[in-house]
Amino acid sequence: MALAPPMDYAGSVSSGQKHLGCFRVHTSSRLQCVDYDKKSRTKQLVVRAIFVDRPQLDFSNPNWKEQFQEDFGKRFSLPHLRDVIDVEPRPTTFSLKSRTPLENVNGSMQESWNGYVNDDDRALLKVIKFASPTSAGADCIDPDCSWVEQWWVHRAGPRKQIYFEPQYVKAGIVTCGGLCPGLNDVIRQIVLTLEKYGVKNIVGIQHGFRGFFEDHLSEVPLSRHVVQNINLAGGSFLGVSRGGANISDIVDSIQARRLDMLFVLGGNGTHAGANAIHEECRKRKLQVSIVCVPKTIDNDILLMDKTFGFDTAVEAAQRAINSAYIEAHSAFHGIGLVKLMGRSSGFITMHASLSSGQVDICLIPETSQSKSSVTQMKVPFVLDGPNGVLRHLEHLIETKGFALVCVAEGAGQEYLQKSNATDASGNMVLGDIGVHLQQKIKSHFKDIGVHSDVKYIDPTYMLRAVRANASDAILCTVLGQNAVHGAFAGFSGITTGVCNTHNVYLPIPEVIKSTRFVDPNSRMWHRCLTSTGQPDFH
Ligand SMILES: Nc1ncnc2c1ncn2[C@@H]1O[C@H](COP(=O)(O)OP(=O)(O)OP(=O)(O)O)[C@@H](O)[C@H]1O
Ligand SMILES: O=P(O)(O)OC[C@H]1O[C@](O)(CO)[C@@H](O)[C@@H]1O
Ligand SMILES: [Mg+2]
Repeated sequence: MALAPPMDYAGSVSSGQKHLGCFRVHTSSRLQCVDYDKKSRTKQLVVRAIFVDRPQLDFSNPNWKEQFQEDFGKRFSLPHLRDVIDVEPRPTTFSLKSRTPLENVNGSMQESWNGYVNDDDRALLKVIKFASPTSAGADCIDPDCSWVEQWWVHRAGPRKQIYFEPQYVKAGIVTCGGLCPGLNDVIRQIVLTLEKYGVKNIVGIQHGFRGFFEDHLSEVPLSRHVVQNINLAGGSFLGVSRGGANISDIVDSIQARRLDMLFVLGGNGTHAGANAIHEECRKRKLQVSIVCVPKTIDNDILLMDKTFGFDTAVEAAQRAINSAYIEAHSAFHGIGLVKLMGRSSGFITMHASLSSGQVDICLIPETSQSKSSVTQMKVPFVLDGPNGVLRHLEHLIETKGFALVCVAEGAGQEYLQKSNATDASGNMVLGDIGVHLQQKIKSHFKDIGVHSDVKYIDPTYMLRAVRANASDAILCTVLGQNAVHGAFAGFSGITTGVCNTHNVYLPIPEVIKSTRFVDPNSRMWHRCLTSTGQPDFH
Protein backbone atom coordinates (compact mmCIF):
# COMPACT_ATOMS: atom_id res chain seq x y z
CA MET A 1 0.00 0.00 0.00
CA ALA A 2 1.46 3.37 -1.03
CA LEU A 3 1.44 6.08 1.61
CA ALA A 4 1.93 9.82 1.41
CA PRO A 5 5.52 10.91 1.92
CA PRO A 6 6.06 11.82 5.56
CA MET A 7 6.96 15.43 4.94
CA ASP A 8 6.21 16.27 8.54
CA TYR A 9 9.10 14.15 9.74
CA ALA A 10 11.66 16.70 10.89
CA GLY A 11 15.23 15.93 10.04
CA SER A 12 14.50 12.97 7.83
CA VAL A 13 15.46 14.42 4.47
CA SER A 14 18.53 16.51 3.90
CA SER A 15 18.59 19.26 1.31
CA GLY A 16 20.22 16.97 -1.22
CA GLN A 17 17.42 14.44 -1.05
CA LYS A 18 13.90 14.08 -2.33
CA HIS A 19 11.09 11.81 -1.14
CA LEU A 20 9.82 9.43 -3.77
CA GLY A 21 7.27 7.62 -1.62
CA CYS A 22 6.58 5.35 1.30
CA PHE A 23 5.09 1.92 1.70
CA ARG A 24 4.63 -0.69 4.34
CA VAL A 25 5.38 -4.29 3.66
CA HIS A 26 2.36 -6.34 4.69
CA THR A 27 2.71 -7.50 8.33
CA SER A 28 6.15 -5.94 8.52
CA SER A 29 6.91 -3.68 11.44
CA ARG A 30 8.26 -0.81 9.38
CA LEU A 31 7.10 1.94 7.11
CA GLN A 32 9.73 2.20 4.42
CA CYS A 33 10.35 5.17 2.21
CA VAL A 34 12.42 5.69 -0.87
CA ASP A 35 14.50 8.85 -1.02
CA TYR A 36 16.40 10.02 -4.07
CA ASP A 37 19.89 11.30 -3.32
CA LYS A 38 20.52 14.05 -5.86
CA LYS A 39 24.28 14.02 -5.42
CA SER A 40 24.91 10.31 -5.81
CA ARG A 41 21.84 9.91 -8.07
CA THR A 42 20.83 6.84 -6.16
CA LYS A 43 17.63 5.73 -4.49
CA GLN A 44 17.88 4.91 -0.82
CA LEU A 45 15.50 2.81 1.19
CA VAL A 46 15.01 4.23 4.63
CA VAL A 47 12.85 3.41 7.62
CA ARG A 48 10.57 6.32 8.44
CA ALA A 49 8.01 5.07 10.92
CA ILE A 50 7.86 2.06 13.11
CA PHE A 51 5.26 -0.52 13.93
CA VAL A 52 7.08 -2.12 16.80
CA ASP A 53 6.62 -5.67 17.81
CA ARG A 54 3.33 -6.44 16.10
CA PRO A 55 2.17 -10.00 15.80
CA GLN A 56 1.72 -11.32 12.27
CA LEU A 57 -1.76 -10.13 11.46
CA ASP A 58 -3.82 -10.72 8.38
CA PHE A 59 -5.55 -7.39 7.88
CA SER A 60 -7.87 -8.88 5.26
CA ASN A 61 -9.45 -10.93 8.06
CA PRO A 62 -12.43 -8.88 9.35
CA ASN A 63 -11.68 -10.10 12.89
CA TRP A 64 -8.07 -8.93 12.94
CA LYS A 65 -8.69 -6.43 15.72
CA GLU A 66 -10.15 -9.11 17.99
CA GLN A 67 -7.20 -11.32 17.16
CA PHE A 68 -4.80 -8.49 17.97
CA GLN A 69 -6.50 -7.82 21.31
CA GLU A 70 -6.49 -11.50 22.17
CA ASP A 71 -2.75 -11.76 21.43
CA PHE A 72 -2.18 -8.57 23.39
CA GLY A 73 -4.09 -9.96 26.34
CA LYS A 74 -2.00 -13.12 26.33
CA ARG A 75 1.26 -11.19 26.10
CA PHE A 76 0.39 -8.96 29.04
CA SER A 77 -1.22 -11.56 31.28
CA LEU A 78 0.70 -11.81 34.53
CA PRO A 79 2.47 -14.97 35.67
CA HIS A 80 0.92 -16.18 38.93
CA LEU A 81 2.07 -18.68 41.55
CA ARG A 82 -1.10 -20.74 41.03
CA ASP A 83 0.03 -21.37 37.40
CA VAL A 84 2.46 -23.99 38.72
CA ILE A 85 1.57 -24.75 42.32
CA ASP A 86 -1.57 -25.23 44.39
CA VAL A 87 -2.04 -22.10 46.44
CA GLU A 88 -5.22 -20.93 48.07
CA PRO A 89 -6.01 -17.25 48.54
CA ARG A 90 -7.05 -15.76 51.85
CA PRO A 91 -8.56 -12.35 52.72
CA THR A 92 -5.97 -9.64 52.78
CA THR A 93 -4.42 -8.37 55.98
CA PHE A 94 -3.72 -5.04 54.32
CA SER A 95 -6.38 -2.78 55.74
CA LEU A 96 -6.80 0.68 54.37
CA LYS A 97 -8.66 1.66 57.50
CA SER A 98 -6.46 0.39 60.27
CA ARG A 99 -8.30 2.05 63.14
CA THR A 100 -11.81 1.21 61.95
CA PRO A 101 -11.90 -2.31 60.54
CA LEU A 102 -14.22 -3.09 57.67
CA GLU A 103 -17.30 -3.19 59.81
CA ASN A 104 -20.24 -0.86 60.11
CA VAL A 105 -21.91 0.07 63.34
CA ASN A 106 -23.98 -3.13 63.34
CA GLY A 107 -20.88 -5.25 63.13
CA SER A 108 -21.58 -6.53 59.61
CA MET A 109 -19.07 -6.21 56.76
CA GLN A 110 -19.32 -3.07 54.67
CA GLU A 111 -19.75 -4.63 51.28
CA SER A 112 -20.11 -1.32 49.48
CA TRP A 113 -16.76 0.07 50.60
CA ASN A 114 -13.89 -1.14 48.50
CA GLY A 115 -10.45 0.38 48.38
CA TYR A 116 -8.92 -2.56 46.60
CA VAL A 117 -7.96 -3.08 43.00
CA ASN A 118 -9.94 -5.72 41.16
CA ASP A 119 -7.86 -8.35 39.35
CA ASP A 120 -9.87 -7.58 36.22
CA ASP A 121 -9.14 -3.84 36.26
CA ARG A 122 -7.16 -2.81 33.20
CA ALA A 123 -5.36 0.34 32.04
CA LEU A 124 -5.06 1.59 28.48
CA LEU A 125 -1.54 1.40 27.17
CA LYS A 126 -2.11 3.69 24.18
CA VAL A 127 -4.44 6.66 24.12
CA ILE A 128 -3.65 8.51 20.88
CA LYS A 129 -5.56 7.73 17.70
CA PHE A 130 -3.03 8.53 14.98
CA ALA A 131 -4.56 9.57 11.69
CA SER A 132 -1.54 8.51 9.68
CA PRO A 133 1.59 6.44 10.14
CA THR A 134 3.50 9.61 9.34
CA SER A 135 2.07 11.56 12.29
CA ALA A 136 4.80 12.51 14.73
CA GLY A 137 5.58 9.54 16.95
CA ALA A 138 2.97 7.39 15.19
CA ASP A 139 2.69 3.85 16.45
CA CYS A 140 0.17 2.11 14.23
CA ILE A 141 -0.97 -1.45 13.97
CA ASP A 142 -2.29 -1.49 10.42
CA PRO A 143 -1.49 0.69 7.40
CA ASP A 144 -4.66 2.74 7.96
CA CYS A 145 -3.75 3.41 11.56
CA SER A 146 -7.06 1.99 12.73
CA TRP A 147 -8.01 2.53 16.35
CA VAL A 148 -7.53 -0.62 18.37
CA GLU A 149 -7.85 -0.54 22.12
CA GLN A 150 -4.67 -1.79 23.73
CA TRP A 151 -5.98 -2.13 27.24
CA TRP A 152 -4.86 -5.48 28.53
CA VAL A 153 -2.49 -3.99 31.07
CA HIS A 154 -3.12 -4.99 34.65
CA ARG A 155 -3.73 -2.28 37.17
CA ALA A 156 -1.38 -2.26 40.14
CA GLY A 157 -2.47 -2.02 43.75
CA PRO A 158 -3.71 -4.01 46.75
CA ARG A 159 -6.07 -6.94 46.19
CA LYS A 160 -8.78 -8.26 48.50
CA GLN A 161 -7.30 -11.74 48.32
CA ILE A 162 -3.66 -12.54 49.05
CA TYR A 163 -1.59 -15.69 48.56
CA PHE A 164 0.75 -15.55 51.55
CA GLU A 165 0.29 -15.73 55.31
CA PRO A 166 2.12 -12.53 56.32
CA GLN A 167 3.28 -13.81 59.70
CA TYR A 168 5.22 -16.65 58.02
CA VAL A 169 6.62 -14.58 55.14
CA LYS A 170 10.30 -13.87 54.79
CA ALA A 171 10.88 -11.10 52.25
CA GLY A 172 14.17 -10.03 50.67
CA ILE A 173 15.16 -6.83 48.90
CA VAL A 174 18.13 -6.47 46.54
CA THR A 175 19.42 -3.46 44.56
CA CYS A 176 21.45 -4.20 41.40
CA GLY A 177 23.31 -2.33 38.64
CA GLY A 178 24.40 1.29 39.04
CA LEU A 179 23.15 3.80 41.58
CA CYS A 180 19.99 5.77 41.03
CA PRO A 181 18.37 8.52 43.11
CA GLY A 182 15.42 7.05 45.00
CA LEU A 183 16.72 3.55 45.70
CA ASN A 184 16.46 4.17 49.42
CA ASP A 185 12.95 5.59 49.07
CA VAL A 186 11.84 2.38 47.34
CA ILE A 187 13.55 0.11 49.90
CA ARG A 188 11.87 2.09 52.66
CA GLN A 189 8.41 1.89 51.11
CA ILE A 190 8.73 -1.84 50.51
CA VAL A 191 9.59 -2.38 54.18
CA LEU A 192 6.81 -0.12 55.46
CA THR A 193 4.21 -1.78 53.24
CA LEU A 194 5.35 -5.31 54.13
CA GLU A 195 5.01 -4.44 57.79
CA LYS A 196 1.54 -3.06 57.13
CA TYR A 197 0.57 -6.52 55.85
CA GLY A 198 2.02 -8.02 59.01
CA VAL A 199 5.39 -9.28 57.72
CA LYS A 200 8.00 -9.44 60.46
CA ASN A 201 10.93 -11.07 58.70
CA ILE A 202 12.39 -8.65 56.14
CA VAL A 203 16.01 -8.74 55.01
CA GLY A 204 18.23 -6.82 52.64
CA ILE A 205 20.64 -8.67 50.34
CA GLN A 206 23.85 -6.68 50.11
CA HIS A 207 25.52 -5.49 46.90
CA GLY A 208 23.16 -6.81 44.28
CA PHE A 209 23.06 -10.41 43.13
CA ARG A 210 26.54 -10.93 44.59
CA GLY A 211 25.04 -10.75 48.08
CA PHE A 212 23.40 -14.12 47.47
CA PHE A 213 26.63 -16.04 47.48
CA GLU A 214 29.56 -13.91 48.63
CA ASP A 215 30.14 -15.32 52.14
CA HIS A 216 31.09 -12.08 53.84
CA LEU A 217 27.93 -10.30 52.67
CA SER A 218 25.41 -11.13 55.36
CA GLU A 219 21.66 -10.41 55.29
CA VAL A 220 20.65 -7.02 56.71
CA PRO A 221 17.56 -7.19 58.94
CA LEU A 222 15.11 -4.46 57.92
CA SER A 223 12.25 -2.85 59.79
CA ARG A 224 10.43 0.48 59.95
CA HIS A 225 12.89 1.53 62.61
CA VAL A 226 15.95 0.66 60.44
CA VAL A 227 14.71 2.29 57.23
CA GLN A 228 12.95 5.27 58.78
CA ASN A 229 15.47 7.88 57.58
CA ILE A 230 17.32 6.16 54.76
CA ASN A 231 15.51 8.22 52.13
CA LEU A 232 17.29 11.32 53.38
CA ALA A 233 20.50 10.19 51.66
CA GLY A 234 21.35 9.15 48.11
CA GLY A 235 22.90 5.82 47.13
CA SER A 236 21.64 2.42 48.20
CA PHE A 237 21.40 1.45 51.85
CA LEU A 238 22.04 -2.13 50.72
CA GLY A 239 24.83 -1.40 48.24
CA VAL A 240 24.83 -2.24 44.54
CA SER A 241 27.03 -4.19 42.15
CA ARG A 242 27.33 -5.35 38.58
CA GLY A 243 27.93 -8.95 37.49
CA GLY A 244 27.67 -12.04 39.62
CA ALA A 245 24.31 -13.30 38.40
CA ASN A 246 24.56 -17.07 38.58
CA ILE A 247 20.87 -17.92 38.45
CA SER A 248 21.04 -21.46 39.79
CA ASP A 249 23.21 -20.40 42.74
CA ILE A 250 20.89 -17.49 43.47
CA VAL A 251 17.82 -19.75 43.56
CA ASP A 252 19.72 -22.23 45.77
CA SER A 253 20.41 -19.32 48.06
CA ILE A 254 16.76 -18.19 47.97
CA GLN A 255 15.76 -21.70 49.06
CA ALA A 256 18.43 -21.89 51.73
CA ARG A 257 17.35 -18.53 53.14
CA ARG A 258 13.68 -19.57 52.90
CA LEU A 259 12.68 -16.40 51.09
CA ASP A 260 9.02 -16.20 50.02
CA MET A 261 9.27 -12.88 48.25
CA LEU A 262 12.15 -11.15 46.53
CA PHE A 263 11.99 -7.51 45.49
CA VAL A 264 14.56 -6.75 42.83
CA LEU A 265 15.44 -3.15 42.05
CA GLY A 266 17.39 -2.62 38.84
CA GLY A 267 17.50 -1.78 35.16
CA ASN A 268 17.30 -3.87 32.00
CA GLY A 269 20.04 -6.30 33.03
CA THR A 270 18.57 -6.78 36.48
CA HIS A 271 15.13 -7.44 35.00
CA ALA A 272 16.61 -10.13 32.74
CA GLY A 273 18.26 -11.66 35.80
CA ALA A 274 15.07 -11.44 37.88
CA ASN A 275 13.06 -13.09 35.14
CA ALA A 276 15.57 -15.92 34.94
CA ILE A 277 15.31 -16.32 38.74
CA HIS A 278 11.51 -16.39 38.45
CA GLU A 279 11.68 -19.05 35.71
CA GLU A 280 14.04 -21.17 37.80
CA CYS A 281 11.74 -20.86 40.84
CA ARG A 282 8.83 -21.97 38.64
CA LYS A 283 10.82 -24.92 37.39
CA ARG A 284 11.50 -25.93 40.99
CA LYS A 285 7.82 -25.24 41.87
CA LEU A 286 8.73 -22.84 44.66
CA GLN A 287 6.19 -20.54 46.24
CA VAL A 288 8.38 -17.50 45.77
CA SER A 289 7.24 -14.19 44.27
CA ILE A 290 9.85 -12.29 42.29
CA VAL A 291 8.81 -8.68 41.77
CA CYS A 292 10.92 -5.96 40.15
CA VAL A 293 10.97 -2.22 40.50
CA PRO A 294 12.56 -0.59 37.43
CA LYS A 295 15.53 1.56 38.39
CA THR A 296 17.42 3.54 35.79
CA ILE A 297 18.30 7.19 35.55
CA ASP A 298 18.64 6.59 31.80
CA ASN A 299 14.84 6.11 31.63
CA ASP A 300 15.39 3.35 29.09
CA ILE A 301 12.79 0.76 30.13
CA LEU A 302 10.12 -0.01 27.53
CA LEU A 303 6.50 1.07 28.02
CA MET A 304 7.10 3.15 31.15
CA ASP A 305 6.26 6.85 31.18
CA LYS A 306 9.24 7.47 33.40
CA THR A 307 11.48 5.55 35.75
CA PHE A 308 12.41 6.85 39.19
CA GLY A 309 15.63 8.84 39.48
CA PHE A 310 15.33 10.22 35.97
CA ASP A 311 13.76 13.53 37.01
CA THR A 312 16.35 13.98 39.73
CA ALA A 313 19.19 13.26 37.27
CA VAL A 314 17.81 15.82 34.80
CA GLU A 315 17.63 18.33 37.62
CA ALA A 316 21.17 17.55 38.77
CA ALA A 317 22.39 18.05 35.20
CA GLN A 318 21.14 21.63 35.26
CA ARG A 319 23.99 22.70 37.52
CA ALA A 320 26.58 21.39 35.06
CA ILE A 321 24.83 22.88 32.04
CA ASN A 322 24.40 26.21 33.75
CA SER A 323 28.07 26.32 34.76
CA ALA A 324 29.11 25.47 31.20
CA TYR A 325 26.82 28.20 29.94
CA ILE A 326 28.27 30.80 32.33
CA GLU A 327 31.82 29.79 31.37
CA ALA A 328 31.07 29.85 27.64
CA HIS A 329 29.11 33.08 27.80
CA SER A 330 31.81 34.88 29.75
CA ALA A 331 34.76 33.67 27.69
CA PHE A 332 35.83 35.12 24.36
CA HIS A 333 34.49 32.67 21.79
CA GLY A 334 33.58 30.34 24.60
CA ILE A 335 32.29 26.86 23.87
CA GLY A 336 30.74 24.96 26.77
CA LEU A 337 30.61 21.20 26.47
CA VAL A 338 28.74 18.92 28.89
CA LYS A 339 28.66 15.14 28.76
CA LEU A 340 25.76 13.45 30.51
CA MET A 341 24.93 9.83 31.33
CA GLY A 342 22.96 7.74 28.90
CA ARG A 343 24.64 4.62 27.62
CA SER A 344 22.14 3.79 24.88
CA SER A 345 19.37 6.33 25.24
CA GLY A 346 19.47 10.10 25.18
CA PHE A 347 16.56 10.88 27.48
CA ILE A 348 18.67 12.62 30.14
CA THR A 349 20.53 14.70 27.56
CA MET A 350 17.38 15.61 25.65
CA HIS A 351 15.40 16.55 28.76
CA ALA A 352 18.32 18.36 30.39
CA SER A 353 18.85 20.36 27.19
CA LEU A 354 15.16 21.18 26.96
CA SER A 355 14.98 22.09 30.60
CA SER A 356 18.01 24.37 30.49
CA GLY A 357 16.96 26.24 27.38
CA GLN A 358 20.59 27.31 26.85
CA VAL A 359 21.83 24.35 24.82
CA ASP A 360 22.63 25.01 21.14
CA ILE A 361 23.56 21.48 20.14
CA CYS A 362 22.12 18.32 21.69
CA LEU A 363 23.68 15.03 20.61
CA ILE A 364 22.17 11.72 21.67
CA PRO A 365 23.04 8.05 20.99
CA GLU A 366 19.95 7.66 18.84
CA THR A 367 21.57 10.01 16.38
CA SER A 368 24.61 7.77 16.01
CA GLN A 369 25.23 5.89 12.81
CA SER A 370 26.50 2.77 14.51
CA LYS A 371 23.17 1.71 16.03
CA SER A 372 21.63 -1.10 14.05
CA SER A 373 18.30 -1.65 15.82
CA VAL A 374 15.67 -2.11 13.13
CA THR A 375 13.06 -0.53 15.33
CA GLN A 376 14.83 2.79 15.34
CA MET A 377 14.84 5.57 12.84
CA LYS A 378 18.23 7.16 12.64
CA VAL A 379 19.23 10.78 12.47
CA PRO A 380 22.99 10.34 12.21
CA PHE A 381 25.25 13.26 12.97
CA VAL A 382 28.56 14.10 11.36
CA LEU A 383 31.25 16.24 12.94
CA ASP A 384 33.09 17.42 9.85
CA GLY A 385 31.94 18.84 6.51
CA PRO A 386 29.50 21.56 5.53
CA ASN A 387 26.61 20.00 7.49
CA GLY A 388 28.71 18.91 10.45
CA VAL A 389 28.60 19.89 14.11
CA LEU A 390 31.90 21.79 13.84
CA ARG A 391 30.70 24.01 10.98
CA HIS A 392 27.59 24.84 13.02
CA LEU A 393 29.76 25.74 15.98
CA GLU A 394 31.68 28.15 13.71
CA HIS A 395 28.34 29.70 12.78
CA LEU A 396 27.31 30.03 16.43
CA ILE A 397 30.61 31.67 17.34
CA GLU A 398 30.22 34.04 14.40
CA THR A 399 26.64 34.95 15.22
CA LYS A 400 26.27 34.64 19.03
CA GLY A 401 29.88 34.73 20.15
CA PHE A 402 29.56 31.56 22.23
CA ALA A 403 27.95 28.11 22.12
CA LEU A 404 26.79 25.31 24.39
CA VAL A 405 26.91 21.61 23.47
CA CYS A 406 25.30 18.81 25.47
CA VAL A 407 26.25 15.26 24.53
CA ALA A 408 25.14 11.90 25.88
CA GLU A 409 27.93 9.48 26.77
CA GLY A 410 26.67 6.89 24.26
CA ALA A 411 26.53 9.32 21.34
CA GLY A 412 29.02 9.30 18.48
CA GLN A 413 30.71 6.06 19.50
CA GLU A 414 31.42 5.43 15.82
CA TYR A 415 34.03 8.20 15.99
CA LEU A 416 35.95 6.52 18.79
CA GLN A 417 38.28 3.58 18.89
CA LYS A 418 36.42 0.43 19.90
CA SER A 419 37.93 -1.49 22.78
CA ASN A 420 35.36 -4.31 22.87
CA ALA A 421 35.81 -4.24 26.65
CA THR A 422 32.77 -4.99 28.82
CA ASP A 423 31.98 -4.40 32.47
CA ALA A 424 31.19 -7.19 34.95
CA SER A 425 27.57 -7.31 33.71
CA GLY A 426 28.57 -7.56 30.06
CA ASN A 427 27.77 -3.93 29.22
CA MET A 428 30.04 -2.42 26.58
CA VAL A 429 32.63 -0.01 28.02
CA LEU A 430 32.16 3.20 26.05
CA GLY A 431 34.77 5.49 24.61
CA ASP A 432 34.80 9.07 25.94
CA ILE A 433 32.87 11.14 23.42
CA GLY A 434 33.25 14.23 25.62
CA VAL A 435 37.04 14.21 25.50
CA HIS A 436 36.95 13.41 21.77
CA LEU A 437 34.60 16.31 21.02
CA GLN A 438 36.67 18.67 23.13
CA GLN A 439 39.80 17.78 21.16
CA LYS A 440 37.99 17.94 17.81
CA ILE A 441 36.54 21.37 18.57
CA LYS A 442 39.87 22.75 19.75
CA SER A 443 41.82 21.51 16.75
CA HIS A 444 39.08 22.56 14.31
CA PHE A 445 39.11 26.17 15.49
CA LYS A 446 42.90 26.16 15.51
CA ASP A 447 42.91 24.87 11.94
CA ILE A 448 40.58 27.59 10.69
CA GLY A 449 42.51 30.26 12.60
CA VAL A 450 39.64 31.29 14.84
CA HIS A 451 40.14 31.69 18.56
CA SER A 452 38.05 29.39 20.77
CA ASP A 453 37.94 28.70 24.48
CA VAL A 454 36.50 25.24 25.18
CA LYS A 455 35.31 24.40 28.69
CA TYR A 456 34.42 20.75 29.19
CA ILE A 457 32.34 19.54 32.15
CA ASP A 458 31.76 15.83 32.88
CA PRO A 459 29.42 15.63 35.88
CA THR A 460 28.78 11.87 35.37
CA TYR A 461 28.28 10.41 38.86
CA MET A 462 27.04 13.72 40.28
CA LEU A 463 23.80 13.04 38.41
CA ARG A 464 22.96 9.86 40.23
CA ALA A 465 24.68 9.97 43.62
CA VAL A 466 22.10 12.39 44.99
CA ARG A 467 18.89 11.86 46.91
CA ALA A 468 15.61 11.78 45.01
CA ASN A 469 13.81 15.04 44.41
CA ALA A 470 10.20 15.50 45.51
CA SER A 471 8.59 14.13 42.36
CA ASP A 472 10.85 11.06 42.27
CA ALA A 473 10.24 10.46 45.98
CA ILE A 474 6.52 10.21 45.28
CA LEU A 475 7.12 7.91 42.32
CA CYS A 476 9.31 5.68 44.52
CA THR A 477 6.56 5.55 47.13
CA VAL A 478 4.00 4.41 44.59
CA LEU A 479 6.31 1.84 43.01
CA GLY A 480 7.61 0.41 46.29
CA GLN A 481 4.11 -0.03 47.70
CA ASN A 482 2.77 -1.54 44.48
CA ALA A 483 5.64 -4.03 44.34
CA VAL A 484 4.54 -5.41 47.70
CA HIS A 485 0.88 -5.53 46.67
CA GLY A 486 1.91 -7.45 43.53
CA ALA A 487 3.82 -10.04 45.53
CA PHE A 488 0.96 -10.56 48.00
CA ALA A 489 -1.45 -10.87 45.07
CA GLY A 490 0.57 -13.96 44.09
CA PHE A 491 2.19 -12.58 40.95
CA SER A 492 5.79 -13.43 40.12
CA GLY A 493 8.05 -12.46 37.24
CA ILE A 494 6.45 -9.04 37.09
CA THR A 495 7.54 -5.45 37.29
CA THR A 496 5.63 -2.34 38.20
CA GLY A 497 5.58 1.04 36.54
CA VAL A 498 3.62 3.99 35.32
CA CYS A 499 2.10 3.64 31.85
CA ASN A 500 0.05 6.50 30.56
CA THR A 501 -0.08 8.01 34.04
CA HIS A 502 -1.61 4.81 35.46
CA ASN A 503 0.10 2.38 37.80
CA VAL A 504 0.36 -1.08 36.31
CA TYR A 505 2.00 -4.48 36.55
CA LEU A 506 3.73 -5.87 33.48
CA PRO A 507 5.29 -9.27 32.77
CA ILE A 508 9.06 -8.75 32.79
CA PRO A 509 9.72 -10.11 29.26
CA GLU A 510 7.54 -7.34 27.78
CA VAL A 511 9.71 -4.57 29.18
CA ILE A 512 13.10 -6.03 28.27
CA LYS A 513 12.46 -6.83 24.62
CA SER A 514 14.78 -3.97 23.83
CA THR A 515 16.13 -0.81 25.34
CA ARG A 516 13.76 2.13 25.18
CA PHE A 517 15.13 4.81 22.88
CA VAL A 518 14.27 8.41 22.16
CA ASP A 519 12.17 8.27 19.01
CA PRO A 520 13.61 10.85 16.60
CA ASN A 521 10.11 11.11 15.13
CA SER A 522 8.58 11.99 18.48
CA ARG A 523 7.26 15.41 19.34
CA MET A 524 9.72 15.58 22.25
CA TRP A 525 12.77 15.29 20.01
CA HIS A 526 11.22 17.78 17.60
CA ARG A 527 10.68 20.14 20.55
CA CYS A 528 14.32 19.72 21.45
CA LEU A 529 15.36 20.59 17.87
CA THR A 530 13.07 23.63 17.95
CA SER A 531 14.55 24.73 21.25
CA THR A 532 18.22 24.31 20.31
CA GLY A 533 17.73 25.51 16.74
CA GLN A 534 20.27 22.96 15.57
CA PRO A 535 20.15 21.82 11.94
CA ASP A 536 20.43 18.23 10.72
CA PHE A 537 24.03 17.20 11.10
CA HIS A 538 24.20 15.00 8.04
N1 LIG B 1 20.75 -11.07 30.50
C1 LIG B 1 20.97 -11.21 31.81
N2 LIG B 1 20.57 -12.34 32.44
C2 LIG B 1 20.77 -12.50 33.76
N3 LIG B 1 21.35 -11.58 34.54
C3 LIG B 1 21.76 -10.43 33.97
C4 LIG B 1 21.60 -10.20 32.58
N4 LIG B 1 22.11 -8.98 32.30
C5 LIG B 1 22.57 -8.50 33.47
N5 LIG B 1 22.36 -9.35 34.46
C6 LIG B 1 22.72 -9.16 35.87
O1 LIG B 1 21.91 -8.11 36.40
C7 LIG B 1 22.67 -7.29 37.27
C8 LIG B 1 22.58 -5.86 36.85
O2 LIG B 1 22.87 -5.71 35.46
P1 LIG B 1 23.51 -4.38 34.89
O3 LIG B 1 24.82 -4.13 35.54
O4 LIG B 1 23.49 -4.46 33.42
O5 LIG B 1 22.58 -3.24 35.44
P2 LIG B 1 21.11 -2.83 35.07
O6 LIG B 1 20.15 -3.61 35.86
O7 LIG B 1 20.93 -2.89 33.59
O8 LIG B 1 21.06 -1.35 35.61
P3 LIG B 1 21.78 -0.05 35.01
O9 LIG B 1 20.67 0.81 34.51
O10 LIG B 1 22.48 0.55 36.15
O11 LIG B 1 22.71 -0.48 33.93
C9 LIG B 1 24.09 -7.82 37.26
O12 LIG B 1 24.29 -8.57 38.43
C10 LIG B 1 24.15 -8.68 36.01
O13 LIG B 1 25.05 -9.74 36.15
O1 LIG C 1 30.11 3.36 36.01
P1 LIG C 1 28.98 2.46 36.29
O2 LIG C 1 28.64 2.33 37.71
O3 LIG C 1 29.13 1.12 35.62
O4 LIG C 1 27.67 3.11 35.65
C1 LIG C 1 27.65 3.81 34.44
C2 LIG C 1 26.38 3.60 33.70
O5 LIG C 1 25.24 3.57 34.51
C3 LIG C 1 24.18 4.25 33.87
O6 LIG C 1 23.93 5.41 34.57
C4 LIG C 1 22.94 3.46 33.92
O7 LIG C 1 22.51 3.38 35.26
C5 LIG C 1 24.68 4.60 32.46
O8 LIG C 1 24.19 5.77 31.94
C6 LIG C 1 26.15 4.63 32.67
O9 LIG C 1 26.87 4.32 31.54
MG1 LIG D 1 21.86 -1.91 32.15
